[in-house]
Amino acid sequence: MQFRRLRVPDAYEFSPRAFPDDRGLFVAPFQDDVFRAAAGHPLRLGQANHSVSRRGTIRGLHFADTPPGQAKYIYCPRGSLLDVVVDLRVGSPTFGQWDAVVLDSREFRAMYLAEGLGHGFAALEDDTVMSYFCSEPYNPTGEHGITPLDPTLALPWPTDIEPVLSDKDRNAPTLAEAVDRGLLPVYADCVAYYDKLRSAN
Ligand SMILES: Cc1cn([C@H]2C[C@H](O)[C@@H](COP(=O)(O)OP(=O)(O)O[C@H]3O[C@@H](C)C(=O)[C@@H](O)[C@H]3O)O2)c(=O)[nH]c1=O
Repeated sequence: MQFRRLRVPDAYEFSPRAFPDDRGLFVAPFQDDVFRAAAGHPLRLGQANHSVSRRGTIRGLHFADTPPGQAKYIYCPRGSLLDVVVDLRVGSPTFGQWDAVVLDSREFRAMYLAEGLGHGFAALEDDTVMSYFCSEPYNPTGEHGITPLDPTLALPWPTDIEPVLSDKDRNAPTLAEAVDRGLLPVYADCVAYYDKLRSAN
């Protein structure tokens, strides 16, 4: 399995090999040795998540108070989606920068987003499944969002879909409003937390 650093630091893409045969297919979307080589520490597992989305659904952008934040290791076992990571860490040299990767059930690419990064995705097909491992359990009071349609971010959502959003995501603040409200993670806190995770291993 190969890994690649994304344009947003502390986010990675993983490309496992799939083994098709007469019975179907085998693939290992998460592999500990490659993950450690990328992130510099093991993946911690606080919760495993699975969501099903119809075409056009956009979920996000979500992020959690850091530390401890909620890092995510994501893949798509059915359908296809455009996964987007945004640097929401105040003080980051790449603040506001995003990257996007298509995850699907043909190549089984995976993404890792470290704590403090913003995450969202668009389902490109009906019945698209996102499976993801989270470093921490869900903390509803510590999870926040900004609107994925913020024109300042200009995220690369497909133009041929009718966006389907939750009320929560539709009514979420813009990036500028989130800055004003002091909602966003602080880059120095995130980096200190990554260093702590790396030095513990
Ligand atoms: C995420 C989550 C939701 N829920 C509940 C809350 C709510 O009633 C229902 C749906 O929640 P949401 O609308 O927040 O689900 P969703 O919009 O799918 O939220 C997810 O979006 C993507 C982009 C992420 O990055 C995830 O971390 C997560 O925030 O499920 C949990 O009980 N535990 C969880 O871990």
